[in-house]
Amino acid sequence: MLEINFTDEQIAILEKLDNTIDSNELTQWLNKAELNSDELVTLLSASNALYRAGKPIINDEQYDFHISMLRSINHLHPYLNTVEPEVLAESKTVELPQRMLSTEKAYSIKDIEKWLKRISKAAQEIGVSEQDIQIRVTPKLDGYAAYDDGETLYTRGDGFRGQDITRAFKRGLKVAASGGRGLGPGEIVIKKSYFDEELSDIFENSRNLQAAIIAEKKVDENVQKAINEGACVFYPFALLPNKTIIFADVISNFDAIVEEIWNAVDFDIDGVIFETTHEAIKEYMGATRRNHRWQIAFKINEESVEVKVIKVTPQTSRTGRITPVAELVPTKISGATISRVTVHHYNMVKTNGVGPGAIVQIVRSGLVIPKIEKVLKPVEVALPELCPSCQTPLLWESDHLICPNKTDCPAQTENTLIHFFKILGNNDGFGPKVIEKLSNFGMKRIHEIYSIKVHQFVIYGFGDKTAQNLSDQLQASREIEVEDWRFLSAFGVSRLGGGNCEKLLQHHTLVELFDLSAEEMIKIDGFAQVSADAIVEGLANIKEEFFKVYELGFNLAITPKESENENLDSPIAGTVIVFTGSMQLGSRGNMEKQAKSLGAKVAKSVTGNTTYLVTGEKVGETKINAAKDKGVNVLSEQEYLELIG
Ligand SMILES: NC(=O)c1ccc[n+]([C@@H]2O[C@H](COP(=O)([O-])OP(=O)(O)OC[C@H]3O[C@@H](n4cnc5c(N)ncnc54)[C@H](O)[C@@H]3O)[C@@H](O)[C@H]2O)c1
Ligand SMILES: [Zn+2]
Repeated sequence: MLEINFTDEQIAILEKLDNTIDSNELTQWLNKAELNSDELVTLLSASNALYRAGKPIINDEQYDFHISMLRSINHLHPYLNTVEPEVLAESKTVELPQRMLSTEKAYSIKDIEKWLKRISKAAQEIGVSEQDIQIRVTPKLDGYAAYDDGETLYTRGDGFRGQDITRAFKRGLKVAASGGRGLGPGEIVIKKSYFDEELSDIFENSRNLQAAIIAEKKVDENVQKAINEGACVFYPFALLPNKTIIFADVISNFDAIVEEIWNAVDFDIDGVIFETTHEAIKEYMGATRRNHRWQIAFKINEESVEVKVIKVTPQTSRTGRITPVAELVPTKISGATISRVTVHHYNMVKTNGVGPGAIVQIVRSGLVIPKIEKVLKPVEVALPELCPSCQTPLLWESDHLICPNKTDCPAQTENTLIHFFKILGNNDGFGPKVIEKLSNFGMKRIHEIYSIKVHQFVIYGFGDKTAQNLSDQLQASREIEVEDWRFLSAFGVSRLGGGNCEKLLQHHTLVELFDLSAEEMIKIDGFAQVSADAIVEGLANIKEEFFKVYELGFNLAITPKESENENLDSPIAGTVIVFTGSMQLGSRGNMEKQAKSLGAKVAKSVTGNTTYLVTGEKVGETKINAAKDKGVNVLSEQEYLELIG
């Protein structure tokens, strides 16, 4: 059984993608032998979104495996004919000067041999002799793909149209272009040695930093420092160290070539690219919608190492669970040095003997967070008795040790505050550092933060400008609309992530929920006794604080009631709608909101349950036909607007 513990951040990303995607369902699917194409596509889209955000749940091999499953069910499936989007496709796109595609993957030398055969066959067909074919080998950078035509810097987008991110080169960020401007395709990357030394304590991996550079005008000060110091650059593929060899030598020297190129740059890489340089062959072989046929990426799977545990440090999380963190003798794996890894829970520490001196096997593949695969040499362990943050005696709750001091444990109150502002998501500034500072001045509750005045922020050591900004942000967080389910989930009650909050709010108002009994809750589809009991208890625990915050007046968008939806006098009530392409008559986000308020369910990918596919501009024929095949009504934006009147 593949266990995935979704973090709050991952759940928030899933919800942004499609709030009908459920993390429990994803875990089940990953463990099911057979999935239908709808399930596969949902799984793939969700994994892709998490991967692009730097928080992958599965490794590349698993992802590619599910791709191959989808291919075996329906090799014409539209998902296989697109390049997985790198950035959320909300903003405007522009045509790319040149197509930027994904790559075909090879996981074994056999796959490479097959690819070489195809090259050789193509060569034969156009009368090129094998001796004249050369193969160029380069490291496959694992950054963020972009294209620089000298004037504009583009994201890869869907491979045909990308986003203009030229501002990354300009005032503000000022990312340097290695080797100068106008060198074509490349990637935004961060030097590995720099990341390990300067950033690895702050960030899990470099992908989310690269994503921030692409998506935001202003980045974290540590990232800006990396840019200023030239550690974070746009690196064109044309300048990559490479090896160009004759066709016949690829297989005979394979391991040596891969090793040399794999270690040729000080950037994260996730493979080695093989491509023919013969222009006539390239032209003849061409490309699918997804990848060039004359190019292939060789990837290596999971790496594992044996490491000695120095000690296991307890850390108190937001919910009071004590997370065991194993501090390790620093060891290199997949190009990164790891010095700590979290263990699932203290029962695992106890039963598997993870303590000082234990030898564990760690695996890591690509950017997936390293994990303990096996305990090779267990030791006797002494379990912590007191909460490391508040010294309250710990209790067992199933597999976990927990700190029962919900109201005053500094670790719990601090993490709860951080969680609140992060999930609310309509404000900036209340990140871990600021919250830590405020906690040190005794702030424990959300409503207390809201009572801080500008001059008090100054007293707490913030500069005049920051103090004003923090105060403005608090104001903004109440003024900018946020869904009521998101607001509730920001309080961080266990089992009340966004998905469950929305389900509950489809039946009851926010205020009513606090008077709901477990019996009433289990009448709602999706709530079993155990979770209902936990939710009722969790709500009772936050009730007082919740209303103090609620009464501050937030701009909440009310979740439509399911019963209203059914009876709702709207032509789309009860239907399932997918919006795709770039919308011309309004932003996609607004259209989705409107559809929801008219009682429709909005989904991200077309399935057998979809009622309407509403298409903006630039939607491929294949996508439309696939939807029609499933019996989905395909509407243009105009037709849709007429439908809803
Ligand atoms: N683990 C996950 O959950 C997950 C999710 C989505 C995708 N993925 C991985 O990503 C792959 C698809 O992603 P993708 O399409 O972004 O990337 P890709 O692996 O197909 O690679 C294509 C990209 O490689 C880049 N590249 C880097 N170095 C290069 C070089 N030397 N020469 C030419 N191109 C070079 C190009 O920018 C190109 O856009 C999947 O097959 C999977 O392995 C994993
Ligand atoms: Zn505690």
